[in-house]
Amino acid sequence: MLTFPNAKLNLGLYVTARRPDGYHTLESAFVPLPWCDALELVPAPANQSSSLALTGRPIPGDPATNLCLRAYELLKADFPALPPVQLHLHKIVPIGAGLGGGSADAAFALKLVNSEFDLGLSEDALESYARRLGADCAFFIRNQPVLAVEKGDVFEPLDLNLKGTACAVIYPGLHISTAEAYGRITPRPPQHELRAALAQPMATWRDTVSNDFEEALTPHYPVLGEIKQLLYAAGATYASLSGSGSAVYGLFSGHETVPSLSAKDDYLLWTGLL
Ligand SMILES: C[C@@](CO)(OP(=O)(O)O)[C@H](O)COP(=O)(O)OP(=O)(O)OC[C@H]1O[C@@H](n2ccc(N)nc2=O)[C@H](O)[C@@H]1O
Ligand SMILES: Nc1ncnc2c1ncn2[C@@H]1O[C@H](COP(=O)(O)OP(=O)(O)O)[C@@H](O)[C@H]1O
Repeated sequence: MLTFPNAKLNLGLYVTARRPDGYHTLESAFVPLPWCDALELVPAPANQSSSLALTGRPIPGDPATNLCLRAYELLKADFPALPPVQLHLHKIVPIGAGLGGGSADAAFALKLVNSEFDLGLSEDALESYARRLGADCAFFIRNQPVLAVEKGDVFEPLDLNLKGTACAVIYPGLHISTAEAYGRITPRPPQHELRAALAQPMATWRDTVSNDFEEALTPHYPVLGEIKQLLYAAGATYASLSGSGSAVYGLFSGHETVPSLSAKDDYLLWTGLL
């Protein structure tokens, strides 16, 4: 069975408090971004152990700790009769980009195992497993626009339809670890009421929808500000850092395609429709 784990974008992100467990409370809109990896699962012979083949973009860290295998092992602990599996991940979405690529792989691995072996787990149950693998992992179970609160793992419905909006995402090749990014933040109340701001026309978002990581990280990584300016100069209606970076995206309201961009050759560029 083959699936295509997609990335996500954050529309606005406010880090509002530090929690006793060391995590942070946040408020952010998550929307699916159709920039995808490919993840395949094939049952393995019973006498073999589970394995993960990796191709495409290199992933830092020991493959044994890859989130795809950790997702399988989490389910195996509760369903000991699960046969071993051969997983193959072809990595395309950049890592440490604020696009949630690793979390998506983990969530899609949970969904794959559930479907392939008819475990009968509901979406609520899959979300509970996903929360144990990463804060934003549960988003990718239902994979619909939501307002994320608490650790970014509790979701409220959000009436936001960006389907068909032209979008450009630029990744400058800078791996910013999520933990480092949170370490640079001083929590504070939201600058605007996010749900109300997103209900207004996209042209107003430039003044009302912001990402706290952008303010905290841009002084250390000026390239983030340069890319945002490049997107606005190309006609973006709204541009922002996604998550904890370093990918910066632009949304082009009313455009059927993204205008040509003069991004540097060594930047990674994705363009398409949401
Ligand atoms: C910042 C966000 C915004 O959508 O996305 P990314 O930029 O990573 O895509 C998320 O909060 C990232 O969630 P996720 O990447 O799943 O985080 P985890 O793996 O659970 O945690 C990595 C580290 O980030 C910090 N962390 C994460 C989530 C949170 N609400 N508070 C935190 O302080 C902790 O230091 C934690 O050890
Ligand atoms: N399948 C995976 N894809 C990407 N990263 C993974 C994966 N499994 C584990 N990781 C680890 O998760 C870290 C960040 O993952 P990712 O979700 O891509 O970050 P971000 O959301 O900040 O872009 C990486 O440093 C990597 O070591």
